[in-house]
Amino acid sequence: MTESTLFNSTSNSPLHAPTVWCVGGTDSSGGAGVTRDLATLCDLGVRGCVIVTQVTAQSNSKMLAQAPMAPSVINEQWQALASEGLPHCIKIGAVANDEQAFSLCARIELLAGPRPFIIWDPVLQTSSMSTISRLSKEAIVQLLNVADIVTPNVSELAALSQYFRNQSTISSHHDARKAAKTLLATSNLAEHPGAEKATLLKGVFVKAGHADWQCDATDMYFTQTEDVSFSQPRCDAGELRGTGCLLASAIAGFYAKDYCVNDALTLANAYVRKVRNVSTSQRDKFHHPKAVGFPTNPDIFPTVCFKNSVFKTSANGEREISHQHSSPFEPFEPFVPIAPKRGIYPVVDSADWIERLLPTGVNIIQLRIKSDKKDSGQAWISEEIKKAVALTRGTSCQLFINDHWELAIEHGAFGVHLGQEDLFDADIKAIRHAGLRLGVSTHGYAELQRVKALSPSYIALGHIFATQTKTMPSKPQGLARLKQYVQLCADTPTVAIGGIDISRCKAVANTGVTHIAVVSAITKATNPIHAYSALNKEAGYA
Ligand SMILES: Cc1ncc(COP(=O)(O)OP(=O)(O)O)c(N)n1
Ligand SMILES: Cc1nc(C(=O)O)sc1CCOP(=O)(O)O
Ligand SMILES: [Mg+2]
Repeated sequence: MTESTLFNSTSNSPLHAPTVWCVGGTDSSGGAGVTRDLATLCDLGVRGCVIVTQVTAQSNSKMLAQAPMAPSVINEQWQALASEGLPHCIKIGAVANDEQAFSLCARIELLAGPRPFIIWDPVLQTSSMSTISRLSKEAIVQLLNVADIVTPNVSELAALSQYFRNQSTISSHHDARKAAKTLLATSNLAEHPGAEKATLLKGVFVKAGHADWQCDATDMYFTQTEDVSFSQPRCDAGELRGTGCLLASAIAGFYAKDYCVNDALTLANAYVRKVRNVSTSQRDKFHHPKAVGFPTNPDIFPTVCFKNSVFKTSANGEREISHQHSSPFEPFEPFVPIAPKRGIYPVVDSADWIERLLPTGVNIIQLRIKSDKKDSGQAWISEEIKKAVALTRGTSCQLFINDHWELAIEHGAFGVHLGQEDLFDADIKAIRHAGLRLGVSTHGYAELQRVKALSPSYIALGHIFATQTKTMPSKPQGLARLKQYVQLCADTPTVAIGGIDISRCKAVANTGVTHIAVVSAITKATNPIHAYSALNKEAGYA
C-alpha cells in the first residue's frame, strides 16, 4: 500500500507520516516487546503507536508477572488509534490468548478498502523461556489468514507448523522450507471462498537466529513463487536481547517508509547487523540494542539470493511447481569494469541509431531490441547485432547487447546487459569465459545485493523517475535512494536509468553515479546528436 492509496478511516484524507501500530506486550525492562518496537521505529524515523495485549513485569533474566488485557481494552486502543487514521503497517507481536487473537483478527477483517500491511511476529516465549502466548490451532490459523507476512524464528516455526504436519523438528533448510510452505498452504482461497487475494498470507520470513545448521547467518523468506535468502557472516553479539522484535519492527518500519517487501527485508537485516556490530563495550549493562540509524555502510548488507518456482497447471487444473530456477552465483573472477570515463549512455533499438551516434564520440551504447521488433525474427536481430559489432569494432565505443547474450557472444560484442529475470537462465560463466563485460539491471536494495555477488562490469539503477518507454512493475526510486545505491556499489561503476532528461541529468550526476542511460531523451529528440552533447555537457561529463 502506498501513501496515495492509504486513507484515513474516518475522513478519507491520506496519512503522510510513515506510521506503524505495534500490537504486543510491554516489557518493563525495556529489552523487548512493544517497548523495543517503539525504540526501533523511533531510530528509523517512523511514528510508532501501541496496542498493548499484556503487561509484563520482567527483568533482563526473569519473568515476574504477566497480566493479559481484556479484548475490550484491546478494542478500545484500536478504536482510539483508528479514529485518527490507519497506519501503513501493523506489527503484531505477543498475543496472550485465543480471545485476544479472535478479537484482533475480527478487527482486521472488518477493515474496508486498502488495508495496512500486516506483519505477525509470533513471539511465543521470552528469552528467559517464559511462555507469553498460548494459542490454539484455530487462533493460529486466523492470525495466519490476516497476516501478510509472518516472521518466526526456527523454534517458533516448528511450534506453529506442528499443528499442520507430522514433523515437529526443524534442523535443515529443507525442513524450514517445508514448514514455511505448510503455513502458506493453510491460507488458501479454497478454504476461504470469497476471500480477497490481498488478505492471504504472502510470505514466511524465517529468522536465522536459531538455525544452528547454518555456517553463515541466513534469514530465509518463502513465498508461493520465490525463495529469497539474506546471508551475513555470523557475528557474536553477546547477550543482546530483543533481536527478534528488533528485526520484525525494522521490517515494519522500512515497509512504512515505502520500501517494497524484499527491500524492507534487506534493510532490516542490515539494520540488525548494524545494531549487533555495536560492540558490547558500547552497549549498556542491560544488553539492550542501541539506536544506530539508517544502514548505509556496504559491509553490513547481506548477500541476497533468489530462487524462483515455475508453475504449470496440471490436468486436473491445479497449479504445481514444474521446476525451479535459482541464482546461487558461484564465486568466480569479477567482470572487467567499464572504462572509468563518466558519460551519457544511449540505449537504442537499431544498428542505424548506433551509426548515427558514433560520430559524437559516444563511448558506451546499448542495442536494445524488444518484442515489437522481434517479429522481424531471430535472423534480423542477429544481423543487427552483427552490424552493431562491426560498426563499433576498432573504436573506443563499448557496445552492450541487451537480452541476447548468446548472439552477443557469437558476434563478439563488447558486453551484455541482463535484467533480473535473465539471471535465472543466462550462462554467466559462458559470458565471462568469452571475455564479454556484463551490465545488470537492479531496482532496489534486494536486487542490488543480489547482483553485487556477481561483480559485474556495471550495475544499472532504475528506474529513477517515471518513464514512458517501458512499463515498470516497481516504483520510481528518486534521487535520494539513487545516492544510497551508488554508495552501496562502492567501486563498481553505476548507471542510472529511467525518465532522465536534460532538466534532471545534472541532479542525477550529482549523486555520484558514473553513467546516465537514456532512451527517449535522445531517440525522441528533434536533433538526437545535439541532445547527446547537451546531456553530456549538462551532466558535467563533457
Ligand atoms: C543501462 C540499462 N539499465 C537497465 C536496463 C533494463 O534492462 P532489463 O531489466 O533487461 O529490461 P529490458 O531493457 O530488457 O526491458 C537497460 N536495458 N539498460
Ligand atoms: C529500458 C529501461 N529500463 C529501466 C529500468 O529501470 O530497468 S527504465 C527503462 C526505460 C528508460 O527509458 P527513458 O530514458 O526513455 O525513460
Ligand atoms: Mg533485458
